[in-house]
Amino acid sequence: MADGGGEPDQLAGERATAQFDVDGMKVAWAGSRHAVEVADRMARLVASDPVFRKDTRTMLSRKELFKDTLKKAAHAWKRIVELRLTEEEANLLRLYVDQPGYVDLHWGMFVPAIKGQGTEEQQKKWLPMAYKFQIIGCYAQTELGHGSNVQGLETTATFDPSADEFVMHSPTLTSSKWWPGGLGKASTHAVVYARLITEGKDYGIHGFIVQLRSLDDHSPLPGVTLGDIGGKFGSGAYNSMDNGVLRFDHVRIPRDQMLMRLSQVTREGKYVHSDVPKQLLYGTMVYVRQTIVADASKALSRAVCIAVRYSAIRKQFGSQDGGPETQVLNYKTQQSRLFPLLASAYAYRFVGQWLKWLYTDVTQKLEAKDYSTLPEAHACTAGLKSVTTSATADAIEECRKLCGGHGYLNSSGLPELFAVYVPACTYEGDNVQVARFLMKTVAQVATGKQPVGTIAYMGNIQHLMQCKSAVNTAEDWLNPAAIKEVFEARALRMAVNCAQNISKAPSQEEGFSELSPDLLEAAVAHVQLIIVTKFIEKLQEDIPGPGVKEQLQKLCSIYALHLLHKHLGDFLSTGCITARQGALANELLGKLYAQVRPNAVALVDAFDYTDHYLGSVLGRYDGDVYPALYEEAWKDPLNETVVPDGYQEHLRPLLKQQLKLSRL
Ligand SMILES: CCCCCCCCCCCCCCCCCCCCCC(=O)SCCNC(=O)CCNC(=O)[C@H](O)C(C)(C)COP(=O)(O)OP(=O)(O)OC[C@H]1O[C@@H](n2cnc3c(N)ncnc32)[C@H](O)[C@@H]1OP(=O)(O)O
Ligand SMILES: Cc1cc2nc3c(=O)[nH]c(=O)nc-3n(C[C@H](O)[C@H](O)[C@H](O)COP(=O)(O)OP(=O)(O)OC[C@H]3O[C@@H](n4cnc5c(N)ncnc54)[C@H](O)[C@@H]3O)c2cc1C
Repeated sequence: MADGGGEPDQLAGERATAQFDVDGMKVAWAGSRHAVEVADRMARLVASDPVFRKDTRTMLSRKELFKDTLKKAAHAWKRIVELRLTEEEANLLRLYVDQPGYVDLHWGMFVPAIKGQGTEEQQKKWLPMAYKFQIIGCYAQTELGHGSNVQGLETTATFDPSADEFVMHSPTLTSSKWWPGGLGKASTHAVVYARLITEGKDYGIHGFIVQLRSLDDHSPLPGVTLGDIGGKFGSGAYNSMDNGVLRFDHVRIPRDQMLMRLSQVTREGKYVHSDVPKQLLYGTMVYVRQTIVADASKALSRAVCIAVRYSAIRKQFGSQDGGPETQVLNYKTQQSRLFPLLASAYAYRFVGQWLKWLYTDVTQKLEAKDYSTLPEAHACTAGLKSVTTSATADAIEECRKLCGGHGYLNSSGLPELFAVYVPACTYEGDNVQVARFLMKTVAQVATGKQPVGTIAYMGNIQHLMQCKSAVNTAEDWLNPAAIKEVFEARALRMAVNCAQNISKAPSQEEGFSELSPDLLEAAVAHVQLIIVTKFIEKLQEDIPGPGVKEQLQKLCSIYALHLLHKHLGDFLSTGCITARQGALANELLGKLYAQVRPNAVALVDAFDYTDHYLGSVLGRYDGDVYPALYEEAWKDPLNETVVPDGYQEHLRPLLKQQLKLSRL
């Protein structure tokens, strides 16, 4: 999809060497032909609308940026209503607008919290208003003093039976809500997480719908203190979001604004817990974590698209006899740093698609009161969220380095992409909850219970604890079964080692605490196995289009083998492979990079990104990088005047003084 102007396509030669059908790859990437068509339509709609321009975003002040975000959000909503867009289309429109704002928390957390934790009656009351934007909501959980430790939150909701109301209060400075997106300036309402106190007893954290601002003039309601928490990392970037602070001074809300699907407080103040597991309180986080995994592939593929296209354009050094200079993409080092990231973008895309399926499946089961798959869904979403976000943040920075000096310019798009992406590593938790789940599974396997789903491989414990890889030549690593076996063996052996060491500790809790770094590594091994497995399973599907499956097979091998190379210590120390087999994997990687090289530009074209969405002069579809870089520089506010502001006050006196000194 090109919208880069009428320049000759400098990447045409690269595109001509592709050995596969790019349209077929677009379908594999998007998930279906329909998904390609909708994404294409929404991307063009956004790119052609002047309100959605973002090329000067990094030069705006915080206030201007925030106002611009309000404008874009209101305009997006207007277009959604006018064009009667479906939910799928609206989500894509939001993606391509590419500017974080209050709408993300409204749709991504406020609405899902009410859906997941509200009773039918509460949903009927609040959701229609939220769907029409008659109210704007956010998700107010984290406080100044506690983020990861949700049970440590201090805000209180004390039931007053005489008035049939809860009293919301912030008893300490550290109980101030701190970070919620959309809270600072935009939201009229919030789902607030607070300690429920009734009949003098603290029942722990529960969700409450609280109105914060007047629906007439947007001023904070009595007893409510509200504000923005201040500027954040990077120019532009996440500063479009009004992450906020909130304090309550004995603010009263009706009893029926406690979200009561999980537990209720009766008119008399009795606390009643229903048969729904209490962990459903964390359900909104499970939902949003699966969207964050899907977003990882989007951010990573953008960075990779920029770096691949620019590496094909950029030339440095030439042959000794004065022949043409070398495209930096032809350097083996560039390939060995870039192609694993290209492969990771595809890997995260497919695991994200699978995770969406898993989430939908769990949701359907929950509706039928089947809670059996909830722990696995929690472990998968938390684990995949943690692993994919940190790898993606590292990868964006790597892509910036791969673009040399020009990658450091805002106009490359990479600094802002990094700054806007990097909080994804922090929000929604950076801990890998999957470790506890793994330890439980190991214990269950020891009692003969057969695990299912993503941990089914642990049931094959007899084989996996003692197997030796049969790989004998580099090409043997092309066999998915060979790869799967060593990833399974590594993950299982690391988990079993942890379990054995924990059992030697004085108590399980002490063991967990002492071994937490090892547990984290075991969790990462398990999550990487899931990503590798889902990529392999994707390749077992019917994938139409000449050459498409073959390219994906190469990318799958690259993804798995680069992980093997990177974590060779794990594979060797657990005895899953020999040093020679590790060397063979590396040998094959080099061959695979050479095979991917002629397809690299076409593989990033398959992401189907407009120049508007990429927002990068280096990643332009037409490859016409240098005129664009040159032109972009002149747009900087510093270039509005030839002689800079400040010359008269600060430069001229200095220069004149130097002149006087030199005459002495
Ligand atoms: C323009 C118009 C357009 C309209 C169009 C539409 C446009 C639409 C656009 C919208 C697109 C959307 C975009 C979104 C953007 C995202 C932005 C994100 C912003 C970020 C939001 C946030 O940042 S929001 C705060 C997140 N804050 C955390 O993330 C805390 C982490 N902290 C933990 O997560 C703790 O760690 C934790 C587990 C609580 C400890 O819980 P705890 O104290 O109870 O402790 P334990 O660990 O003991 O857990 C006890 C047992 O519960 C088990 N369990 C734990 N959690 C479980 C769970 N979830 N499900 C099941 N089971 C669970 C566990 O496995 C144990 O199980 P067992 O007992 O069997 O072992
Ligand atoms: C941009 C952004 C947007 C956000 N949006 C929202 C929002 O809309 N709503 C909302 O409620 N919150 C929001 N948050 C808050 C976010 O969810 C928290 O920042 C996050 O959960 C981490 O909590 P924390 O900041 O308290 O870090 P801490 O928990 O203090 O973590 C600090 C360090 O300690 C480590 N650590 C903590 N506990 C443990 C442990 N048990 N074992 C080992 N290490 C540990 C962490 O890994 C980390 O390295 C947002 C945050 C950001 C940055």
